[in-house]
Amino acid sequence: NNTDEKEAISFLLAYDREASAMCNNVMNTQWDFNTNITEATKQRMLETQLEYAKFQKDVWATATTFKWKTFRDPTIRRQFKVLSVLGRAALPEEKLKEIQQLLADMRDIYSRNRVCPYVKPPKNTSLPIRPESIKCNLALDPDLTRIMAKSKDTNELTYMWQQWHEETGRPLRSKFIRYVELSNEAARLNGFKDTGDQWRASYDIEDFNSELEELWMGLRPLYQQLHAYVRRRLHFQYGKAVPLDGPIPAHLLGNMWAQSWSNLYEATVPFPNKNSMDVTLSLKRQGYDPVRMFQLADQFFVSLGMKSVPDSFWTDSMLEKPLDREVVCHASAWDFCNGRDFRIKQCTEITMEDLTTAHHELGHIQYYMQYVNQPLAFREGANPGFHEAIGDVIALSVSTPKHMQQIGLLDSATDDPEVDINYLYSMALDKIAFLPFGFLLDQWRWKVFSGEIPFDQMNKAWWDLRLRYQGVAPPVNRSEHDFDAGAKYHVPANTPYIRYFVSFVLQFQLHKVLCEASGHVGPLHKCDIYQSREAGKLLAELLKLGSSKPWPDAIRILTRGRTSRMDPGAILEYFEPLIEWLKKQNVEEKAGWRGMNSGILIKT
Ligand SMILES: O=C(CCC(O)(O)[C@H](Cc1ccccc1)NC(=O)c1ccccc1)N[C@@H](Cc1ccccc1)C(=O)O
Ligand SMILES: [Zn+2]
Repeated sequence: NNTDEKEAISFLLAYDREASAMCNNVMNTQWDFNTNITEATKQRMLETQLEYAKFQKDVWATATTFKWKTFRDPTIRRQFKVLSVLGRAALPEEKLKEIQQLLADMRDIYSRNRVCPYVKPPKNTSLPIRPESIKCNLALDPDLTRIMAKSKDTNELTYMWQQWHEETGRPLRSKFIRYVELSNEAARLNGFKDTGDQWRASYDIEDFNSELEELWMGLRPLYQQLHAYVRRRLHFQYGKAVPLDGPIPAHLLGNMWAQSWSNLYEATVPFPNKNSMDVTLSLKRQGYDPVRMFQLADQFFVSLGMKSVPDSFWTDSMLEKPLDREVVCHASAWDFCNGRDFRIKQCTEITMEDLTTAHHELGHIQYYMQYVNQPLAFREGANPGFHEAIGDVIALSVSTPKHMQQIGLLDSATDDPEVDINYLYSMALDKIAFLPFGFLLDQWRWKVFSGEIPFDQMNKAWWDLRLRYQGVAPPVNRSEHDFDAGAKYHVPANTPYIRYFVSFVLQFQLHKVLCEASGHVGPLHKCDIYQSREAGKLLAELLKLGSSKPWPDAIRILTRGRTSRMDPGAILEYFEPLIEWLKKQNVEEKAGWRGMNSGILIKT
């Protein structure tokens, strides 16, 4: 066991060079598969992933010969700590091949799934006939997304919801089960109890679960107020389909997973006679195309004195859904590990929702560009929630009526308390509605990894959690033949999800700190840090760290020592005026729903 720290440093430098080259190779073949799904691009990707795994195994074998825990330099120790976790490459070759094939196949099934359009049954019959001429080629992106957002026909909404959940979830169920077994085997080979244990380790918090539960309990009252108000409005619209003391049917919330309710804005806005917040119309009227939407986001970072994307970003990204091939439409931001190639893949529609996503994705790119000089081992977010928060923080400034008016997407931003409530309400339909979903998805997945949820009770457990935390219920009966969690991208994509719950708390903390740095005075929800070099300097300082410091240190730097933990105070402060208003509206409501505290999970 090598105690030579100088030799260890040259080992790390050699690793950085070689790993960057290998990583670039893998990213290119993964990009080719994600932007052109064929058997050939799938095989090519699997080959390079296998090569990379072999390389990682060699590196791991050498790295673990060093007595790195005794090294003096904390940065060297921290790099070795990262290299000492091998991940999936710890599996024997046959099982490694199997799990990588499963992941590629699940991504393929999810992305290429197509469903049939809803056909209204003719007047006097009940069975919807299926004319042969109808082509069943509706895709989640953009077709089903648009229908779930716009349709007012509850039969069509039920049909599309059921089609997507069954055509996607069912074929994935058996593959997901086998992936869980193999993933847990790899986790145990890395010294973890199971995959959930390995994923939670990224947050380096002793009892992460109880910290999350505490955060949720602090935010649940906000969600209950919004849920009660929206439920009342939907009850007006749909009648007894929406009971006033129960869960809301999941297909009526404007989104396939009921995770964001912003498409309900027009139908439920508190003061409808005030000017609309929905800038989708302006985007279309002003001839915005995807490139211009991303330029808007890039310009915001430049206005802060931060980095602009390289020219290659505009030539090599995929900012629209191509017509001639199958792609993975779910948005993502890519770092090609060579310090200059950064891309986004997004099937961008001209909507406010996709403008927000564009900012979210560019936040990832800005992080990549800021920590470019860190060693490869530290080119991550301070924790995964940080990486998800950056773009959303910028979007908090961009979406203010004042900023929207400044860039010509809103005609006026009058200083009127009712406009204020409308604005806060539109933000709550995204940010507060999301909280329980962001919280529950990995509560479910960690329990599947640990075996607390047996494979033959996955769907019941999913809907217990959806009822308990989100207060939503499926529009039609479910069984264990269904695999409804699999109908959400991140489950077949093996992408952790608690990072978004963490991000939704963190982004308001960041927003508050940057607003103070920009000299903002007044309510937090009116802050726009546009063109503030002070805010930009502070944010860049955070991003340059990558994951080189424990994330509580990053928060301490950001808040100039005020705190080092996730703190829901900022999101509560931001929405305070709305919550007061909602409480008055809900005074006769029974906030909450049957099953809110029950739905106790199956104890095996
Ligand atoms: O999934 C996303 C956006 C995609 C992404 O940017 O988070 C993307 C997801 C992904 C795709 C492929 C492989 C892994 C993860 N993440 C990244 O592109 C990414 C992740 C980590 C570091 C850098 C980039 N948002 C979540 C949650 C969310 C976030 C913000 C607003 C609304 C909703 C969702 O849609 O349910
Ligand atoms: Zn993201």
